Amino acid sequence: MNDDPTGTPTRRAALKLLDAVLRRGVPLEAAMDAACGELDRGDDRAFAHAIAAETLRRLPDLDALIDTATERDLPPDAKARFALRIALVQALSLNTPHHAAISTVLPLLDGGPRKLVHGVFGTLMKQGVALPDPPRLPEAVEARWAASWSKDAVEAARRSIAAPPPVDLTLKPGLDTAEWAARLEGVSLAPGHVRIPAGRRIFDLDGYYEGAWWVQDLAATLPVRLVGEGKGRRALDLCAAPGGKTMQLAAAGWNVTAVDMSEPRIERLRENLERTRLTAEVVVHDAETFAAPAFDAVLLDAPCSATGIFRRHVEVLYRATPRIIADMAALQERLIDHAASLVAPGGTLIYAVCSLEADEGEQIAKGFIARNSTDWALDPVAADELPTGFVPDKVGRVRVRPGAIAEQGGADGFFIVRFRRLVGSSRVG
Ligand SMILES: C[S@@+](CC[C@H](N)C(=O)[O-])C[C@H]1O[C@@H](n2cnc3c(N)ncnc32)[C@H](O)[C@@H]1O
Repeated sequence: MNDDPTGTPTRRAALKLLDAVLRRGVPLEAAMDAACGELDRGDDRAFAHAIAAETLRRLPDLDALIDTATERDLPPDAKARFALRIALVQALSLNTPHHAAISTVLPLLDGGPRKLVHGVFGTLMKQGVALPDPPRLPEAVEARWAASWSKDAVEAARRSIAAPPPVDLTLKPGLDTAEWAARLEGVSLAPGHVRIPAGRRIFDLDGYYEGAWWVQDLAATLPVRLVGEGKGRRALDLCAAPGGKTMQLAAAGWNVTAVDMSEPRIERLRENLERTRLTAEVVVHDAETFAAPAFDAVLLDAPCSATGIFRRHVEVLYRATPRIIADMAALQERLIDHAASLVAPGGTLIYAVCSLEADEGEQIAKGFIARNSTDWALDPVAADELPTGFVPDKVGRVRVRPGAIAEQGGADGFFIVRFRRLVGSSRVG
């Protein structure tokens, strides 16, 4: 290891990160500690992360280039393909000089693969290849989204990963939106919202330590915008951590119970409440079995494939296999039925997912009403309940697709539906 040329340990860490994400389905951030154990310096770790993240963003385009220059098919999980992706992404997207891009990667390989990688890289560099703009998404995702949404949505999704997305902040209530937009040098697209350009250091921004705002994509604020003012009534935030929606509910005057089964994520929720000086009862529990007296409103922000956040975490597009989507949909179906059993007659149930898969959104909503039509009704969302640029679908559900508010910097993919429990309904669960 000590004989490694300078820069090779960083590339080895990048390779480990890609292996964890693509072969083992581990989220990129979660893979960092294990993959970067050899790296002492923060900037080396940051560079390993940057190489891996950029490789993931460019994977279909990098693989297409590799395939044009190899005579025999290189399996997707071959180490030589991983090494080539890392060398190419540096040369073509990260401005690493060509000789450094390849010389730091070759020590990761032995024998035949080393020759192959050297040869393919040299051929492509001689050809003066470039990566296309905008990047392509994985073929299976493009096919699925074209079928569910449209070819235009796929094109918009490609464009939305061409550059890092802006960052949205939700302001604590009582703060003047225009004043804070100016203080943070951002723009506001809705009351209580400020959008700032990508790349600013969050902890350094005005108001962070005072808890004046929290980071939350504008699309992620929509579910709570549709619950209305709490006026001291009781709301349950089911699957609540790290607490973006819990804070919104508390800020809107709800008496909130926040439930999540993940201890580390609940810890972040507690820290967020402390920083913003907002309050909620916090419970670590499995949402499938959580029991309490019925609530006026229940928000289920269900665990999902998370394909809606692909602009920031492009690896979700590789992790969200059809199997994962089907498993998530089965869990969501159980969770929505249990969440419904915790709503008082006349009360509201909001179901939300940051997924761009109809099986986790529209199909869950349809199935819920089909199973519960005597006790529950869809409560259609009106256009004027949503910030400018977002529109309900024709039955009053909210589907935020790629391309929504594109001119203003876009939004995460989301699905939100609101149901009302009929007064006089007696069925529980
Ligand atoms: C989409 S995230 C929630 C985001 C959160 N609502 C917010 O706005 O910050 C889904 C959450 O569901 C939690 N979760 C997954 N399965 C669960 C279960 N069976 N019971 C409780 N929480 C669960 C995860 O720990 C994760 O925090």
